[in-house]
Amino acid sequence: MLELKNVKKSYDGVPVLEDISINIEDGEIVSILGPSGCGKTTLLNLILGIVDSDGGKIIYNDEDLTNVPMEKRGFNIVFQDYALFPNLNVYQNITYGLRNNPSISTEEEVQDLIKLLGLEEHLNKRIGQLSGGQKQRVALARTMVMKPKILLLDEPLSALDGVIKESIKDRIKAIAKEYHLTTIIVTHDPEEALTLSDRVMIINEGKIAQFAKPEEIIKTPENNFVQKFILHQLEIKKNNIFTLFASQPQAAVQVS
Ligand SMILES: Nc1ncnc2c1ncn2[C@@H]1O[C@H](COP(=O)(O)OP(=O)(O)OP(=O)(O)O)[C@@H](O)[C@H]1O
Repeated sequence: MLELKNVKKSYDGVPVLEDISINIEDGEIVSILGPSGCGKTTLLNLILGIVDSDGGKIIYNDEDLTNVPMEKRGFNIVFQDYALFPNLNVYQNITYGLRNNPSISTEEEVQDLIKLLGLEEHLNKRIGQLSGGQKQRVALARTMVMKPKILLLDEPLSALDGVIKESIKDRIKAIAKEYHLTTIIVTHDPEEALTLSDRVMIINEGKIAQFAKPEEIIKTPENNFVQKFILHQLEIKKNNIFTLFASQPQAAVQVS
């Protein structure tokens, strides 16, 4: 279990995160959701260990990691821009981290991941020959071969279009389930957060506005912010789609 206890962070005296306390269970998918500038990436970076907190504790399986450097925490992140190596092919990118640590994953485990992520036919391609969704899957595979204790994803779907987005969502869920891997995802999109995660942490002005299961957030928003920022956006989307479908002849809707 990952525990954050009263975690705080300020930049130049301006508080960005105030008194964040949460527990995340092993194998859970949790999204950190909130408007631009609310502190989502800062929280992800605090967990990863590339940003130091100004107070509070970060504990993983009863071990206090607050002052443990990033490389010793055993967590791993997929950045928004994927950060792949353009001069290497897909297979070399996936196995890059194993060059100095070959015992972390066997070739069979690497092949299992390649299969799970549907990358078999792309292994000899250069990164420049891949679509955004394919790059995202390579970035996921490259991180997963290192067997992180926690997988952190920064806006993993924001650069992807509709159909690809749904397929990457399914693959993230499959990985979390298959490897019983705690997965923490930053997103600004309520639909993405609520359809992808076991629980969603909604942040507003550096504080947790609500941390609950998607169905609880929909049924019982805890405050005005959740109601307005999250549910209102979803309601508009839902109504737009209903209106669109209601104006189509039934047969045409079924065919599509
Ligand atoms: N290194 C830094 N130095 C000073 N201020 C920073 C630094 N990093 C972030 N901030 C500020 O902290 C606040 C939170 O930033 P953060 O990137 O965590 O927000 P976010 O919710 O991830 O935003 P977005 O969705 O736009 O990426 C912002 O006001 C930002 O300007």
